[in-house]
Amino acid sequence: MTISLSDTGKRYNREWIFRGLSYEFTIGNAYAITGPNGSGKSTLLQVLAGAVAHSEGKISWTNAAGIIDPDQVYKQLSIAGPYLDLIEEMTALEFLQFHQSFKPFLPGFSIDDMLERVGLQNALNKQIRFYSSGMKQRIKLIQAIFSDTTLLLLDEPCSNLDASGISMYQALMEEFSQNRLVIVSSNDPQEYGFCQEKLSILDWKPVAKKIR
Ligand SMILES: Nc1ncnc2c1ncn2[C@@H]1O[C@H](COP(=O)(O)OP(=O)(O)OP(=O)(O)O)[C@@H](O)[C@H]1O
Repeated sequence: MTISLSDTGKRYNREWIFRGLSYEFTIGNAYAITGPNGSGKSTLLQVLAGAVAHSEGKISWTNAAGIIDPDQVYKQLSIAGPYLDLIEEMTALEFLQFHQSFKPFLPGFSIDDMLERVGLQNALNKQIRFYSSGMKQRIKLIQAIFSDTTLLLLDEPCSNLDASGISMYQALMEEFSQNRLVIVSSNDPQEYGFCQEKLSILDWKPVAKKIR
């Protein structure tokens, strides 16, 4: 998978969030998108997911079979972010089984294995609404990381995690970021330390440039 951006820009109303971004994200690499609060990291991540439309320039997704139809990109990716909710009426087991029914997990891993990797093996039959914020974040992470997808997008992956949760995340990334295209939106080196490439969204932010 390669994501190619050519002079790509995104604006909300009169404000350019980023502009003139030409870049290639390629499989086998992990990228960090950094920048201060409100600078547009999440917006760029969602443009890369095909979930938010860009405003100018081009974006394309390519795999070994050729160009991927933008409407089909979602099938190749998994994402964890603060704006993506869990189904809180379900137990963790029900939620992960439901997810698996339309997006399979990596072969060879059961839901028990996945929950064990983040220390939730004893909470699999508890409704997610009774989970703590850190427990919910662990479910979001395993849902994304264990999905059998090429493109893995993580927005603030260690939100609400304690030190042991952060260690678990780092160990998971060590193991499951190989042979994938991983993009992390974050300001925290603990979340993106494993990334080979680091981009600052500020490099593509027009200063005081408004649409006329
Ligand atoms: N749907 C939207 N409509 C209008 N403006 C939006 C929308 N989504 C985001 N914005 C604006 O775009 C800018 C960038 O927001 P974004 O959430 O991408 O930043 P961020 O760098 O991820 O921030 P943080 O580090 O706080 O999570 C902000 O000014 C935000 O208010």
